[in-house]
Amino acid sequence: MTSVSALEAHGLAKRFGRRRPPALDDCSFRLPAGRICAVVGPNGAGKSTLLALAAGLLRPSAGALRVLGAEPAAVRERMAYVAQDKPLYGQLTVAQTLAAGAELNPGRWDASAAAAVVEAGPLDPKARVRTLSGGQRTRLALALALGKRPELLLLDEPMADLDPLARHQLMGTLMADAAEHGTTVVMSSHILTELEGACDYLLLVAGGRVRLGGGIDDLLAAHRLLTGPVADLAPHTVVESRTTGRQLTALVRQDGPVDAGSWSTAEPSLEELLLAHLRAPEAPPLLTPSATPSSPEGVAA
Ligand SMILES: Nc1ncnc2c1ncn2[C@@H]1O[C@H](COP(=O)(O)OP(=O)(O)OP(=O)(O)O)[C@@H](O)[C@H]1O
Repeated sequence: MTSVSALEAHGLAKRFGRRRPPALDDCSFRLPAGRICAVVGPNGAGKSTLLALAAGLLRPSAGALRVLGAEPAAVRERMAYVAQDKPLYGQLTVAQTLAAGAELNPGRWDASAAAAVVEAGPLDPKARVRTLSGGQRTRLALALALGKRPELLLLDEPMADLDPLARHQLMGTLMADAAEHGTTVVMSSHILTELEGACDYLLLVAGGRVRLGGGIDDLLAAHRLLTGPVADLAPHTVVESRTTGRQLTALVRQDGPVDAGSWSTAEPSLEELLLAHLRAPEAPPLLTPSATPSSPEGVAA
């Protein structure tokens, strides 16, 4: 495996108190640099915890998470993190907030990238942050993040409070910017349509574990939707199966040929893949080769 890792986790765990179940438990995965990665999973799955660990705002309870080949705290300047609550200074104006971004990131600040996000709102440069709506604050937080010209952009449910048009426009800006600069983006979201088309990599987190990890095309290609008569599905790995009368519909990881005479097979859509895994959290996990971390001793940058 030669490509550089943006994230590499080995046995990563995070507990918030001894009596509570771990928010993350024994997570091992890899995210190659330059990918646009969706982090999906049910409420309370551990997505925000994972992003905060990557941002260096939390420390692991066990295991390790390398970010851009280093400890998260050592690479803070090279990444930007937009948290769910978008902390900003309410008494500053939009223009003062951007000026502060420039001052805090000497030598890195990309004023035109930040200005493009703000102007597309448009946000009034003289408006105080405390007077902005939730969606306008999101826009300003994203402008600060892009202005930092990060190698890694961590976004925790970035689009949740944006109207559909603003969401579409900002996603377009983000993706174009990431493609131009080769930025790795890690974005948690519950809005599957927001991810489809924008993301090329996926981490599905459920119950504090990584259930699926890999390039979206590779993950889709590793699964088949089978429809046919009720039958034993061995040797395929069954993620989820449902019977209606004598008809069986199943999402499987194909192992060997499928009897094309009695079964119709199709590649699942991203939504079908995700929904089946969310409905069947006990399905065996799958990491594609690119999402499989190297041995802890051989962690490359
Ligand atoms: N600061 C904290 N103190 C105590 N427990 C926490 C804290 N932060 C998160 N947790 C717990 O860790 C678990 C994972 O939470 P997390 O916020 O990472 O989930 P999530 O996948 O981001 O959820 P959502 O989709 O609802 O945003 C939850 O059970 C949550 O209650």
